[in-house]
Amino acid sequence: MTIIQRTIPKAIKVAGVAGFAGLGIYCTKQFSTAFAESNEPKPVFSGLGFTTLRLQSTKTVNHNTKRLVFEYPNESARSGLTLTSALLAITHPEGSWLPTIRPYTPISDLDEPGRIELMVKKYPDGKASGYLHSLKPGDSLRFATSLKGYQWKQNEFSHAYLLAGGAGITPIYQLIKGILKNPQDRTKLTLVFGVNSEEDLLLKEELDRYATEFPDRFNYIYTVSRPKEENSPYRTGYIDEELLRSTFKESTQNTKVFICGPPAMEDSLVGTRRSPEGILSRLGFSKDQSLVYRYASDLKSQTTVPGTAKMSGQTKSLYPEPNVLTSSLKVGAVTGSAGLIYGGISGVIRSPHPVIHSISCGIHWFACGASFWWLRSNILKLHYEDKATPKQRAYVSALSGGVAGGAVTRLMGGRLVPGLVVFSLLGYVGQSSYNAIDTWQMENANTTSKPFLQRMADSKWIPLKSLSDDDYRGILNEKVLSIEAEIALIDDKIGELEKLKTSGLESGNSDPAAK
Ligand SMILES: Cc1cc2nc3c(=O)[nH]c(=O)nc-3n(C[C@H](O)[C@H](O)[C@H](O)COP(=O)(O)OP(=O)(O)OC[C@H]3O[C@@H](n4cnc5c(N)ncnc54)[C@H](O)[C@@H]3O)c2cc1C
Repeated sequence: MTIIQRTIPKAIKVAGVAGFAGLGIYCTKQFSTAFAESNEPKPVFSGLGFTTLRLQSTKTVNHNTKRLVFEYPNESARSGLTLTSALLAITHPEGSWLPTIRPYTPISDLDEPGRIELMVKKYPDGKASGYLHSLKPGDSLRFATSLKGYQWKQNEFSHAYLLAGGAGITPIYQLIKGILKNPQDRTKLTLVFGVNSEEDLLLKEELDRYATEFPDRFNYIYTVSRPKEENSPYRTGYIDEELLRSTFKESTQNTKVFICGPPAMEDSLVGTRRSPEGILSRLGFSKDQSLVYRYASDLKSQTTVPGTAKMSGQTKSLYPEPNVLTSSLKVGAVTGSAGLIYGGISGVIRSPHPVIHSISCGIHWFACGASFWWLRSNILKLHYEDKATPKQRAYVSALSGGVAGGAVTRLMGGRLVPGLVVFSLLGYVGQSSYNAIDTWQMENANTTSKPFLQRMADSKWIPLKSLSDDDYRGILNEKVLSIEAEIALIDDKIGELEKLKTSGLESGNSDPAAK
């Protein structure tokens, strides 16, 4: 037993060391074959593995943002990153046992030799951002592999609209820089940049310069929600529907919208699962025409973030309306299948011909379901223009249920009045229950919206913890890092032992001589 206990951790360590050694050899081999023939140094972030870079300089941009320039070991080396990419920085926040890994988007030219620049906004209590802000020139930072974002192809679109909020400007700026520096790329760019106050207009100098240098290809609008200056030269307000309507002057054909900002801004622009109609859909953009850089993907529950677009009122959807006939047939299919099952079971119990009973029941329920839905949808659409209140919906469901159920029951040889009463009651109760659940869900939308299984797993009575993919990835990364740390410790110990051995040998050698 004790042997097993001792050998297992050792085996894991050996496997870890062997794994890393293998990984190291693999990476080295990859790099050396690729660059053996050319004189160019290997790209800094190509392949797998970690890269440690020295911080060359820092620059405070405003009250919460810093620019950090890291130098490559070889001054003519390039990043090897493609448009668009981010880097995973491994930070060691104070008081934290485990490293924290967060992505950051380079803002320097991705092909620039010798250096790479990040711009980091510090969040209150932010682990990684706080650590990065505490770094001094000369300190080093380790990066895990790079993360590929949307891979830009030149001239894929005639116009790209770029909507950035606060620190979400970094991936958008990387795009602007990469597109404009390519003489073969003719894509026009319009940036809408929303911030809290004038001092949050990050990279303003660079953006102004691009607008002067490329007047036909790049223009921008800055919008400041809480200007500090009395006569602020910028538009005041959020990125809202009115602003975007006046910005999107051209047709939406062959255009793409790139978005990066806090969650509330993203939600208002592209909608949410609960309320799928966002500003962009109302302005005629289809879902696949917009791309969101999930900059703050870990902030699912955050609903309001300062300096972002506000949720604006709902207007008519520009998405194709669901076809009433198709949806009625779908409802009919569901109720018909339920009827088949119910008819089958009750037929076995009550009828000498269970199959016929089941089919008859299936047809009856299909006809009831489909005609109920068709009637209900048309009344809601034509009479109430899809703006019925929950109460009106319940009345319409009762009416449609009664008419459809009564008529179908009569047609199938049953009695009209019981069919009418039963199905109108079913329609009313069904719709009222739906309304009640919907209201409850909306009330809880901004509080806890964890799925039932997750709540079970989070319960103090269950000895399990639910993990998202990100949590799991984080744990694996942390494990890899702790193995790496152990390897470093073992390396140190080996070094010490070797030193001891050499000094022992030397003293052993010198002793006889001394004698
Ligand atoms: C692909 C990608 C690229 C990114 N590039 C950059 C970049 O170039 N520059 C940059 O500064 N950041 C960038 N980020 C965000 C960055 O990775 C971190 O999420 C951010 O620095 C906060 O990490 P933290 O450990 O300091 O905060 P945490 O310790 O995780 O959180 C601390 C507090 O800050 C809040 N918070 C964290 N992130 C945000 C946010 N984005 N908006 C509002 N509140 C927040 C949290 O809710 C929490 O209350 C990028 C994110 C992604 C996914």
